[in-house]
Amino acid sequence: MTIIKTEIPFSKLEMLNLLQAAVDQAFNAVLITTPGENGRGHKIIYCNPAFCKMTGYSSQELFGQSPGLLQGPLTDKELLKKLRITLLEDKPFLGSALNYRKDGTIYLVEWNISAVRDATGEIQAYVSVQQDITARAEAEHRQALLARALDATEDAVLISDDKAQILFVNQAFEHQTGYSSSEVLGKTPKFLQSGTHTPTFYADLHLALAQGESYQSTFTNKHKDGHLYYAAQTITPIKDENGSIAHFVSVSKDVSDLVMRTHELKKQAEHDALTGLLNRRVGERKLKLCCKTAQSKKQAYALILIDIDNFKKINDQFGHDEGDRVLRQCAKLINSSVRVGDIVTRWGGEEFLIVLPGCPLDAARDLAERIRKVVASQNDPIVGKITLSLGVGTVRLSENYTELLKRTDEALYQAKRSGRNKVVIAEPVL
Ligand SMILES: Nc1nc2c(ncn2[C@@H]2O[C@H](COP(=O)(O)OP(=O)(O)OP(=O)(O)O)[C@@H](O)[C@H]2O)c(=O)[nH]1
Repeated sequence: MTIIKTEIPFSKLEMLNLLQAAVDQAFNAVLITTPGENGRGHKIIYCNPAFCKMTGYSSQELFGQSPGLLQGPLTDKELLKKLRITLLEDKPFLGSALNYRKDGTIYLVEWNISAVRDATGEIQAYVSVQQDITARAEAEHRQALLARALDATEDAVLISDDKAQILFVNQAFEHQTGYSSSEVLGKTPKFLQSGTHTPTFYADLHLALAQGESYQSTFTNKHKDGHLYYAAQTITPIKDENGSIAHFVSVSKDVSDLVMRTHELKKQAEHDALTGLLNRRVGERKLKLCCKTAQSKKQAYALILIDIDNFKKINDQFGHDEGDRVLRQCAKLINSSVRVGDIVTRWGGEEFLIVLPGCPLDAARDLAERIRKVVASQNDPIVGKITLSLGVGTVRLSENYTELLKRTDEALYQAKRSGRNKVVIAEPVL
């Protein structure tokens, strides 16, 4: 059974000694002064070693002196007045002020001053527990400055812990994403995901960060109002003193305008302005690529070369604008007849090329026939019946795409020569 001792195990003298030792060894600086008169004339009667360490004075130098010894031009006079009034009002005082060490250097000190009374209630002394808070104040000032600087920057800044839980976002982040700081703190940035990135994108991101490297990419993010935007983003892991990743900092810039413009320019550079189909330059590139892939995988591919019949007559009879409309109409019908993965190009004036990766001859011929029929079946309200001539070619073993193109063009020529509105297969097929 445990016996709890309720008696104080020390005599009064022992207790006094213990208190003296406690104050002498206290971490905080302790100063005791005489009560003074009308809040003035206090004299130092005790200071502990922590106080001497803080001020640079020895206790002998301080005994009998006024605490004003530690004050100087930068000490807030108003605060000293407030201190005197507070003590005269019989209240404890808590405040901080700039004080001067023996060597003249300045420090910021926090005071906790209260009266010590005897049994009759008369003030015997004042005890001041003090702490040098210079470093803390500087750190707080630095932190506040950094927060202001981060808020002043135009880039969105997000700081998270190692679990990606958000600890800080700046004003630019709020502006960019539409979310306020209070809505996102403690969450992970998942709410920004647009669902447009592949799992590989995230795998690369996580791998780079886990290896302690920065990851830089253009993210497609989702704004709070639901619209998608592009953010050029750099995520950097921040390590602690032990070398472990403790935080992530993400800095991003909304580059939607730039990305849209680039997309638009790319589209313009790759597509024919009249029909919206790929232009010949891109068509050739894709044909080359298809040929290369087919050769390496030993796969078939086919070409259909299409030419509108008697197009010059349409232009001559109905005007160039009507000719343009017919071109657009044919392009639309051709484009809507092909499968996903087939490549339709405006190959020339009134000529179109379809590249059919992995397509055998029968299927290519059937498609050409379908296209011929669908165009021929239209009776245009202005120009009447429009027909197409089509050449179909399928690649021979180890044949280059230029040779196949030449044979397909000859087939098209045959279709024209044999009366138009026809599909002709390129010969010979081995
Ligand atoms: N409206 C319009 N006409 C174009 C465009 N590009 C080429 N052409 C015209 O298309 C016509 C093609 O004429 P030809 O090569 O003689 O061929 P065709 O009249 O279709 O005769 P066949 O091919 O033998 O059936 C030319 O008059 C070109 O000026 C275009 O973008 N818009």
